[in-house]
Amino acid sequence: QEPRPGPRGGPRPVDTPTPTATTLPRDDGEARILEAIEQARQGERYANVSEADGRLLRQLAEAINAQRVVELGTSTGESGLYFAMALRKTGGTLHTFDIDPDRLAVARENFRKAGVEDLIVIHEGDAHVEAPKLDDRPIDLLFIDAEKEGYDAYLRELLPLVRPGGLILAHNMRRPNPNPQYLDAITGDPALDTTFLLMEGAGMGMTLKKR
Ligand SMILES: C[S@@+](CC[C@H](N)C(=O)[O-])C[C@H]1O[C@@H](n2cnc3c(N)ncnc32)[C@H](O)[C@@H]1O
Repeated sequence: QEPRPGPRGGPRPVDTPTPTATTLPRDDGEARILEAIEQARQGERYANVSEADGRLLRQLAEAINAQRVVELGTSTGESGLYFAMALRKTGGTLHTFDIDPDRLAVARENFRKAGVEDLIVIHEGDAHVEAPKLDDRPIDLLFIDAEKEGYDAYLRELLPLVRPGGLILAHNMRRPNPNPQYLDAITGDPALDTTFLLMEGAGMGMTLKKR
């Protein structure tokens, strides 16, 4: 069969494979965190972010020089380890929330192994109750990755604390099914601007709180 002609009748461009990249450690501290992530990934997984999602979290947190990152859904701490790679450079802190004490015990151990426990404050309990108790210092980056039904409520509860120019990242915008009220909230508000990233995987919503 003849190949179909490309645009303007010329030859069709050949699809090239999607390039891939990985994080190369720049110093011993980063190597130690990457090693802890690698070890955690060998064990049982608890709905943790993929490597690509985790690298995006680190890149965005470091790029905006985040001082305060708030994470809803610590699980065993893999996403927290990616944030830690950024925060050891920005001088910031991660406040991470989870309701499950067993997962938090594993997260604590992972943070200790990575040598980043001083960068992370763990809050145990229902994040709808605990996160609004944070003092009113501005949040540079809010990462929503707890129960999917709660996403829109988390946004209502914490958006006032996100600084203008700050980011709200939301995991699982493709699978499992995203919360429709959350999607409406981040795409229907003129004060926000949203892009969906890494949608070939679980999918990440990146929302800017406009200045
Ligand atoms: C998808 S996992 C988080 C994965 C983690 N961010 C990572 O990538 O390593 C979701 C977590 O949300 C927690 N969770 C569910 N409902 C919660 C609630 N109401 N408050 C706090 N945590 C909750 C669960 O215990 C679970 O560990």
